[in-house]
Amino acid sequence: MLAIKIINVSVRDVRFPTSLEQHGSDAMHTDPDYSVAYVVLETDKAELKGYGLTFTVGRGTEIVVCAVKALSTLVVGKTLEEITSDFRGFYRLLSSDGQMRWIGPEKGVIHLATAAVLNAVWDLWARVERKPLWKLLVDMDPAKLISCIDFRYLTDALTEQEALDILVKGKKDQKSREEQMLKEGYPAYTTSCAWLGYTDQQLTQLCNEALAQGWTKFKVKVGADLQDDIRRCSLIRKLIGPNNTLMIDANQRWDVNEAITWVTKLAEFQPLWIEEPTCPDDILGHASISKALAPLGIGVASGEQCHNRVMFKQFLQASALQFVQIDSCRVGSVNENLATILMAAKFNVPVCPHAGGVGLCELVQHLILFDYISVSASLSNRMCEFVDHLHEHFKSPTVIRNAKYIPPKDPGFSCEMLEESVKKHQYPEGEVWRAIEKQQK
Ligand SMILES: C[C@H](O)[C@@H](O)CC(=O)C(=O)O
Ligand SMILES: [Mg+2]
Repeated sequence: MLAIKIINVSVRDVRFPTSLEQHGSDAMHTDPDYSVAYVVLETDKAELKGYGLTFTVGRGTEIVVCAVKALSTLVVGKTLEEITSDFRGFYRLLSSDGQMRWIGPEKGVIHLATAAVLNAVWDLWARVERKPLWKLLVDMDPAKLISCIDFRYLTDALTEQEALDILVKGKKDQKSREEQMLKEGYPAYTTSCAWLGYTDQQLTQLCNEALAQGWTKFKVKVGADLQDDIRRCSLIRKLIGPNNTLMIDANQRWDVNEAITWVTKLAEFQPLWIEEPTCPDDILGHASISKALAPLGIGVASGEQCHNRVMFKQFLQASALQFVQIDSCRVGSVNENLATILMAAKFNVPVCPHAGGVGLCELVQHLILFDYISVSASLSNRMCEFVDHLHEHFKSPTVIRNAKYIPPKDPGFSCEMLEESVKKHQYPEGEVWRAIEKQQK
């Protein structure tokens, strides 16, 4: 079955007009239209396809689509066997192409495109093995998993042998953790109640609904106006009570000292973490913020815009974050996220993935299940983000029960979209966008 050949890569620009209702708004992205570059790998077995995507926002999507087209020449003609027998080599082929790497390397648009393509390859592999991706990873021999990771630039922090040792150790009691996940699910928190553009009335209503559904951990957007933040954090803390968990997210709005002063003023609301307090590239800045906020019991979380494994390495080496927020589409897919998960395990820092957007929850649930079952074996200070938007457009949408992700059962990486949804939301020709254009005229 692995002999199947990829004969075509199609990519489409699919956008959802979420900005109309301020869903997803934060201190830096005030009008996000949640979007994806949606990739389908066609194979020489007509019934077998690989589906992948990367999350983007609005107008940026067409640039990512262009980058996927550029990468597709490296993929067409390859068999799944060729790719998976040397996945590290294939990762390098995509990320280190002699001409295209100049516009990265391993960062920005080209890396988002790499994520979309590799996500589709992993989806195809899991479908061929007739397993959901998390199960493919959990069942995989540790040495094979290691062979998928590019350790270049990492070995001063994590060697292949150390990574292998972590995975071998993770095999102990793996079966019982898998059974626990299938029965109980993986703990989640919600960001859906408190986007920055929501009114206090909306926030109150959504928060009460979430509490009634069993949610106990909530994230609120901050960073644009201190008095607004104090009012909103006070409101949400009153609604959820002293024992539930609150996190705050500034989406890179502040300078380093400003972040420390601002968050100190919000400390009375007892946030567990401040997320993306400053520029996502400023590792030493995050370290200063972490040091200053530690006495207040507030950690720093980051990762949704962390370019690659090398930056995660430095964040960990510099004790610059206390929560690692892997993202299934920002970096080079499962291959690179495996490296980050293993580094986080070595540095003993919890992984709490970024999700939301379009499809990010569907994808990242597989990675966090793998982290718990095969690597960290711990739920302490760990949870996965959940955002309740746009799941209806997926063939195998996330299942949440009692504020927990229930492990997906369908084969693949859960990123196949409904063709009807793709057609309707394709930009600019889909009927949803044509109707908006007509209204605006
Ligand atoms: C623009 C996105 O909605 C962003 O605000 C998401 C985010 O920061 C998060 O979910 O965390
Ligand atoms: Mg965030």
